Amino acid sequence: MPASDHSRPWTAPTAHARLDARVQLPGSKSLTNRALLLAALADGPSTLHRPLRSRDAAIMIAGLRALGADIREAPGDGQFGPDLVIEPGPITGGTAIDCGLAGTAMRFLPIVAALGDGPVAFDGDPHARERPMDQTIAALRGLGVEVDAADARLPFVVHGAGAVRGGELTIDASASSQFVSALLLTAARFDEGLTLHHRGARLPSLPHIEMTLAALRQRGVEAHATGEASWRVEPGPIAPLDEQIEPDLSNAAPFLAAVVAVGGRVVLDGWPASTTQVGRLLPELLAPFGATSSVADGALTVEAVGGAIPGATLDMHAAGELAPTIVALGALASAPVEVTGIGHIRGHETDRIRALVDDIAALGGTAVALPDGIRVEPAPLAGGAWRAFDDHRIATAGAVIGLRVPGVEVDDIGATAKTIPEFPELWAAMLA
Ligand SMILES: O=C(O)C1=C[C@@H](OP(=O)(O)O)[C@@H](O)[C@H](O)C1
Ligand SMILES: C=C(OP(=O)(O)O)C(=O)O
Repeated sequence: MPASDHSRPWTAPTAHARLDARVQLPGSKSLTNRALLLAALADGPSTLHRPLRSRDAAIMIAGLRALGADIREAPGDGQFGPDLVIEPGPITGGTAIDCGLAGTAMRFLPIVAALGDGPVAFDGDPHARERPMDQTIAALRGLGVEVDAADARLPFVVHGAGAVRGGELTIDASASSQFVSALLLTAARFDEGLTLHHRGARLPSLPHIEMTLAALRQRGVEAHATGEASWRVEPGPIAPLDEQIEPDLSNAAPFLAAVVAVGGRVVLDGWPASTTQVGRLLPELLAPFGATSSVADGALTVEAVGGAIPGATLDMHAAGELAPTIVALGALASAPVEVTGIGHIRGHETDRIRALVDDIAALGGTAVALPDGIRVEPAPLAGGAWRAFDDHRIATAGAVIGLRVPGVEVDDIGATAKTIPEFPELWAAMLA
């Protein structure tokens, strides 16, 4: 799946009535891409039910196929497309992988490639070449794997030698939890497993690391935290697993934020009784803005009265991928909204802090970049251009603001193809 074309500006629909909608969302990116990778490393075939079908998932599938896995479609329950059956094969080199803009692919797949028996060339979209990759390259070298890299970013070539010994390694995951998850995901296939330590200024997105550990344990791998920033994965087989992928709770963020923006209620089907997804924090993140949430019969209901949106100060270091949505609410709020703990989102699909500051300014608002976050001041907004910068979450942040501000023109709603290609249709259905 190519990057979206940039030829389709999208006028964000304005809400004319309080919401009363039921929403079903496609599968989780983070769960789908972990399940695909672990299935490709397992010792038997796995089936994924309701996997995400999006650009990031397609990139992971293509990458794993290039490394030797057989991945094919099988009839599913029809709601969000076919199931996927993954037959692992020996990891092969002598190939090239296009990571697009998928952080999971560019951080996870090079570690898998190290198990292979030849060179694997990695590259991605132009902006992918700006995303932090230094810890992937340093970790591989620290594990004795040769990497050809002009600097500490894409593109680079991993020269697998057929096996990785593993042992003990220290990295600095301040820029992304994905550096940790990547190593843990493949470590059961290292001869000695891996004891991994993080030493650095901060550790973002800890829930995603916990998701990684849980995904490993579900497949019979001994994997656990040994301290606040240390983990151990024992060497051993990875069991195949038939797994139903949960809906993407991070992509629930704009739909639930819409309730705060407009008032009314949204019922989100498929809310898991327990989950490792960081989107489980949405009820508490939206509460300061006046949203109340309840769970019944496997669905989350979020309700709000609408009207003035209060200000809030939130530390979102654990949930940086939800920050653009919260900042969008901040742009609509009647008092300042400050989100901190998210300096690392400057290295996401785009520099998200800069993108939000610039986009909010283009609508007449005021947002200020902080060293590790962003502060939005109350201001009347007017319609105008909202640039997506190839970033699904910046695109959907524009949609949230457009609910209350007529004439917000998202330049590239196709950016949502990264994790939720159905976004424009699902958004329209919520408002219908
Ligand atoms: O492991 C994962 O699936 C992810 C980890 C997080 O990355 P960062 O720690 O780089 O924020 C998150 O933001 C990203 O969307 C998905
Ligand atoms: C940061 C994100 O993606 P990626 O997996 O590309 O890092 C995201 O989805 O918000």
